[in-house]
Amino acid sequence: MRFHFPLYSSSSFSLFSDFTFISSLPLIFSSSHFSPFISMAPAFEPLSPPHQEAEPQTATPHHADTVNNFGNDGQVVSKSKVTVVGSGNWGSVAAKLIASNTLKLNSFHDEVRMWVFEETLQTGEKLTDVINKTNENVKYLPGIKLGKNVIADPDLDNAVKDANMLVFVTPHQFMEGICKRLVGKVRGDVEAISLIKGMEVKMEGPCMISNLISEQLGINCSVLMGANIANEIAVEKFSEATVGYRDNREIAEQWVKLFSTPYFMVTPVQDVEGVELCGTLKNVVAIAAGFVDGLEMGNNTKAAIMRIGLREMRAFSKLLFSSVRDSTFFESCGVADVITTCLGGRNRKVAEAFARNGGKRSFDDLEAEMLQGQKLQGVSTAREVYEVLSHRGWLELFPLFATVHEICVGRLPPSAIVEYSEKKPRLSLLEDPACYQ
Ligand SMILES: NC(=O)C1=CN([C@@H]2O[C@H](COP(=O)(O)OP(=O)(O)OC[C@H]3O[C@@H](n4cnc5c(N)ncnc54)[C@H](O)[C@@H]3O)[C@@H](O)[C@H]2O)C=CC1
Ligand SMILES: O=C(CO)COP(=O)(O)O
Repeated sequence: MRFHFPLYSSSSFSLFSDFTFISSLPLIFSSSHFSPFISMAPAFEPLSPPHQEAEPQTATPHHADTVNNFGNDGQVVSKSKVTVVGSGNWGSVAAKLIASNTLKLNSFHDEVRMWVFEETLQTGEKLTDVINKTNENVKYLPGIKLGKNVIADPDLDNAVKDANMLVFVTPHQFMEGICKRLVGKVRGDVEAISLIKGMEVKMEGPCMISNLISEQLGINCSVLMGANIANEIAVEKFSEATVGYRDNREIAEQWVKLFSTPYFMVTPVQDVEGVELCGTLKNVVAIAAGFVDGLEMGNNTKAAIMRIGLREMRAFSKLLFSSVRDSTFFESCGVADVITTCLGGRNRKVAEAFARNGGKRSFDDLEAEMLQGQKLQGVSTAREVYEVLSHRGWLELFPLFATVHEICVGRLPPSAIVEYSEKKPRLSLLEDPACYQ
């Protein structure tokens, strides 16, 4: 068999072992377009494992506006109020994780608001009403109790208005619209975190979702990514995650504390872009892995795709943001997420079906049939990455990413993922950095 990735085959030349030439490439995309954040961090406590913190509180949800309570010594304790914006498969699990901790930790208000993009179920009932009645997201996470302190709210403005900690977790394509609706609606002292794996491509270049949130709302936004298949975490199987933070370690520790449980181990890393790009780009690799499964290529081929994909992820991330650290790719958000998504994710599953159908059924069709309202991120991310690559003249540097998109849109057959294309990659482009100047 002939492989489609001669750039990487056997040659002693390594595109990614030495980034000096890459960092010399002209970048049109700013590596730092972060607006200084204007918010004050909530009151912090020293980081301690959540399950060791004293005094579990009552499970009764609060509805009062106040965020102050009295601590053991009679002092007023400022409590953080958390709202989860999103209620899909991962959004619901995130709300469950958080709600289990807000009940135990004195520094958080018990209640967790969860904004629900309202829909009417086949029974005629509103999803929000059913969640609040049964404590289950019957559509996106059936069979799992979220915790009685999770309150579903279909009103976005109302859901965010009292929160000083906002957790964004919707499919990435909806975030621009959500941010527009939230301008002027969030508290001045709010901190945000994005669990969203994806990016937008604008005229000025690519924009990570955390950056979209920061810029549109004028707030600081960290990220949480990792090898986190939601259905597994929902039943409390052990996994790890990575919080990416910008420069305030205390804020990162507050997020670690909010999410950590004995079965969900969270590590902070000072590399927002690296962490977020890992989470975003691995979805493109997972589509490639699904093609390989659909073609019944076997484990060696899939492992090759994962390795090549990880190298393209690292190279692409470093081209966009010179601050991205190599070590980030060894965190849960990097190699571990590539592995889990290529083995058990939705992107992989639908891409497998696409290849089995010889590319004759569209991703949209397959997604609607197989995911029942849940959303793929990899196909649109492949398109967004492709736009960046073609705009910058980098297509030949990233044959895996480029091929995935061309297969998704039907320009190449699924088998192209492992075959030579007609067009030979121009190795000279890689070997002579001067080509880029
Ligand atoms: N599900 C998983 O295992 C994991 C997902 N993620 C990431 O988390 C993010 C959210 O994923 P999920 O929670 O799984 O979502 P999902 O894939 O379950 O998507 C369904 C959600 O989208 C909402 N929705 C549909 N149309 C909408 C619209 N027009 N506006 C706003 N919302 C709309 C639905 O109401 C529902 O809440 C994605 O970026 C995903 O990559 C990250 C880790 C694991
Ligand atoms: O991000 C995920 C696991 O970390 C989930 O990936 P999928 O969207 O492909 O299911």
